[in-house]
Amino acid sequence: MLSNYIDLEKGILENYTENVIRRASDMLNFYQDNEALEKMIKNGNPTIYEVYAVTHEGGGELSYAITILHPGKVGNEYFMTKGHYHEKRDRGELYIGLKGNGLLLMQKGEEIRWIEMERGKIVYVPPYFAHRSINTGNGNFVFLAIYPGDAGHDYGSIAEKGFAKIVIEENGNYAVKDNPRWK
Ligand SMILES: O=P(O)(O)OC[C@H]1O[C@H](O)[C@H](O)[C@@H](O)[C@@H]1O
Ligand SMILES: [Fe+2]
Repeated sequence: MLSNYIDLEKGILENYTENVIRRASDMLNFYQDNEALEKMIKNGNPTIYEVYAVTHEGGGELSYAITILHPGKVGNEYFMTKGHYHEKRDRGELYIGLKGNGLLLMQKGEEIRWIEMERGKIVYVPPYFAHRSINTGNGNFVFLAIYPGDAGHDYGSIAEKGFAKIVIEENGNYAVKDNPRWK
């Protein structure tokens, strides 16, 4: 498919080839406060985020995805994506903010960075960096990501240890803190 449309107001991608809905129950152990997560699962198991992608899996090809990250918190930790490394570690990615406010957390070994995202902002995720998005706003945080078709998703080490930093709400603002479970 050579062309497509996205509804920029709602963040809805037409003609997607793959989609994933991640609910609270798909995020077990990703947040600090497991009790708060369990409670949330019992009280309706809300959607944390939705991904709509057009994929082209060959080397040299490009895939793209819209992520709609809903607003909310588990305990004091903002809703976030699982986060991943690329299976092929030397593949980068481009993120373009479409709606709402968030952070893009990137980590390579001990090196960790976070960049604020908003509509119109472009962020480059260089090769070798794991990446996770966090919704620090009150509405949906929507972004477009473009990545090599053969990049692949590696969730393993992030699912086990998380990132070195967590993003929590503190006095009405976001704060980036050391992850007590790191290492
Ligand atoms: O895959 P997650 O870490 O849950 O992140 C959600 C999604 O974010 C971006 O849209 C990436 O381009 C997708 O490849 C990824 O699936
Ligand atoms: Fe990625």
